[in-house]
Amino acid sequence: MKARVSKCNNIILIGFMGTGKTTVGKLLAQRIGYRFVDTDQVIEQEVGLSIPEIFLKYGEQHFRQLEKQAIRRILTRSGMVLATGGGAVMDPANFSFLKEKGCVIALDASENTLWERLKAAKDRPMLFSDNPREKMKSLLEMRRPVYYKAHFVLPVDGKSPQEVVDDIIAIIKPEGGDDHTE
Ligand SMILES: Nc1ncnc2c1ncn2[C@@H]1O[C@H](COP(=O)(O)OP(=O)(O)O)[C@@H](O)[C@H]1O
Ligand SMILES: O=C(O)C1=C[C@@H](OP(=O)(O)O)[C@@H](O)[C@H](O)C1
Ligand SMILES: [Mg+2]
Repeated sequence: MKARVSKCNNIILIGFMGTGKTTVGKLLAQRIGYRFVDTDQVIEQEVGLSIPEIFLKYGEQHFRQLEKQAIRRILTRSGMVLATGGGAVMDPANFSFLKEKGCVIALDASENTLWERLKAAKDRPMLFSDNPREKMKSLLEMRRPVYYKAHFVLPVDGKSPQEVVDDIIAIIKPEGGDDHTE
């Protein structure tokens, strides 16, 4: 019988923009042989527009509806690493659905780390503002307590993406360490 990769049917990454959900999720999926899915990429393919274009053309509320539908459609299977968008779990129904469907891991980074990663980004419409740094700070203050309701919270400051993957594997592997990724 094949060794179980993990006690988690699905591994679901949540956290603020720039914490590395997309980057780490891809690497993690490769390492453990799970399928990688990113809610933003699914939405972009479905609509045929980039995330900033969707915000511009249809507005945030419409994006949130697409995100909610995408999450429910994606999580009908297991064996998946799912990277969510940073706003997905602000909807409590989304958050409880995700917690039912897999192990929810919040990547957690300091404001300074996030700003270093996001200050040059042109693809985060939630930060389009005269003062993106302030916008980031206030969103982060509002959202962080929600992220902390994940099954696990993983600090990522000062860690490479591969180190974050190692930490996640340590969190999710089955009791007794029966993990065929090593
Ligand atoms: N552990 C890390 N160390 C350094 N840079 C990182 C790390 N994780 C992600 N990044 C960089 O930060 C930016 C945002 O990463 P991304 O994976 O898109 O985050 P998210 O999906 O959470 O918004 C990208 O430029 C990515 O290369
Ligand atoms: O935090 C948010 O509200 C958003 C985060 C983005 O995803 P990342 O967290 O992967 O950047 C993307 O879903 C959209 O721009 C909205
Ligand atoms: Mg992402």
